[in-house]
Amino acid sequence: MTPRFRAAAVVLDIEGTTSATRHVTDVMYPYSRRRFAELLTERQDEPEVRAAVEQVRELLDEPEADARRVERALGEWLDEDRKVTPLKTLQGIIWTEAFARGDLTAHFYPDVVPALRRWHERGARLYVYSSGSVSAQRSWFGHAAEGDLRGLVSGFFDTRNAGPKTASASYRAIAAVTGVPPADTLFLSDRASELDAARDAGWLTGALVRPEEPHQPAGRTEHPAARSFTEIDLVLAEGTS
Ligand SMILES: CSCCC(=O)C(=O)COP(=O)(O)O
Ligand SMILES: [Mg+2]
Repeated sequence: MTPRFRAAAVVLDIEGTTSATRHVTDVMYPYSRRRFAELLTERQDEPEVRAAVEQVRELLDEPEADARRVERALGEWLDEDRKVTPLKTLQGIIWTEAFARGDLTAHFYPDVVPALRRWHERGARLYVYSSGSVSAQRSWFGHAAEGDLRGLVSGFFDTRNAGPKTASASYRAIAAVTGVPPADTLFLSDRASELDAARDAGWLTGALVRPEEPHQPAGRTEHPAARSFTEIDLVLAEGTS
C-alpha cells in the first residue's frame, strides 16, 4: 500500500480522510443539534438562515413548515448522517461561531498535517472539497491543534459552490476553477462513490482506508488505497510550479 501519484493539485475530503468521523459525529453533530432551535427562532430573519430554511421546506415539499418541523427534519437528517446542503449551511453557521469562541477544535489524524506541509513545500496546490460548508471548512482548517492551516489551502469547495460529491460534473466544475488539468489533480477520499465520480471526470484518485474509521468499505476498493497520508508518495507533475 504505497500508491504513487504524479499530481499538481491535491483535493482533500475531510471526514474519514483528513479527520476522524467520530469527531464529526460525536462532537460536532451533537453541538449543532443542541443549537438548531435557537438559530431557527431567534435568527430566522438572517438571509443565510432564511435561505436554508426555504431549502429545507422545498426538500420536504412542505412550504408552510414551521421552525419546529424544520428542526425535526434537521434532527432526522443528522440521525441518518445525510449530507443535505441546508443542514450543512446551518451547521456551518453554528460551528463557525463556536470555533471563533473556542468551544470547538478541529481534528486531524497525526499523519495528515506533516504530509500537507510537505506537499505544499514541494509546490503542490491543496484544496478542500467536503460536504461541510465552506465556512465550516475554513474554521476547521483555521482551528487545528497544529495551528492555523488555512495558508496551506488554495481553495475550498462544498455542495453549494461545486455540487454533490457523487456527481462527476462537480469535479469538472472544481477543475474549471482551479485551472489544474484533471489528469494532474488527485482527489483523496474515504468514499468509493465520490472517488468514482472524480475518476469519471478524469481525475487521479486515492482511497483512504483507515483502520480507525468505523465504516470500512466492504471488499477491495478499485482505487489506489492507503491507510494513511504517510503511505502516499506524491510527485509534483512536470510543468507546474
Ligand atoms: C468541517 S466540515 C465538518 C464535517 C461535516 O459536516 C461533513 O459532512 C464532512 O463530510 P465529508 O464530505 O468531508 O466526508
Ligand atoms: Mg469523507
